Amino acid sequence: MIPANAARVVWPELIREACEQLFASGWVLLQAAIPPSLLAALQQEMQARDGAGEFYRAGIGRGVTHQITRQVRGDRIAWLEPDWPAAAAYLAWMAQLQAHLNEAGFLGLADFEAHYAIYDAGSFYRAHTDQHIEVGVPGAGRRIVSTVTYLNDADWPDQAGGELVLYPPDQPAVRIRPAGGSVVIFWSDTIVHEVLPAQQARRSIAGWMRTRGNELPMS
Ligand SMILES: O=C(O)CCC(=O)C(=O)O
Ligand SMILES: [Fe+2]
Repeated sequence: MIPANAARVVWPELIREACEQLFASGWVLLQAAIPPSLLAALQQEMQARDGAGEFYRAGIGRGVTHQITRQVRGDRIAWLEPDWPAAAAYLAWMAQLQAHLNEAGFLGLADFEAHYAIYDAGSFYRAHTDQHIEVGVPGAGRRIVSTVTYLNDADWPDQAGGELVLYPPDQPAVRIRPAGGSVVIFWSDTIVHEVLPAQQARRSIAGWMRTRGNELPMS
């Protein structure tokens, strides 16, 4: 885990450390990593977009009924658009991480897709991995690296639930409080994870770095 004073470390340095930990453990938590001004802009943009009615119930795949989806995940989402100012700043910020991952690990990451997510009180996301192969969608790419940035207050209380639990193979489970400004990065294919029921509104940006085609990265 990279400690809470991380915000004082410049992002490129933080990225280097984060990549090392990701390659070693399959996951990394960066506490208080988002610059406060960017965090505030993202929080405001999310609130405005939600106020404008642009969030909708997340799905889990084609042909799955609404009722089944609700038993798996309860968040409401809005995909980041490059012409939303705070979203654009966030995408630029994450592009630096993606570039470094490509340099350090030859991952061939070509795209980054991300959505704002709101888990209203009582919502959760059952255990899953993030890599699904989109059958019959040529060149759809694969999710390789998952990222989650929390947009809550910095002090998320224990009794508020809503922890992200990671189940890395051959390691004990990891419980992560969704404290505002923290960023979690993990492999999309191997790390099973879940969001425990939140007792209060829980806000985040979930994002995925993808290869362009259906090819797997060199190993
Ligand atoms: O919000 C989180 O902590 C994780 C969300 C997640 O697993 C997903 O959107 O796929
Ligand atoms: Fe996930």
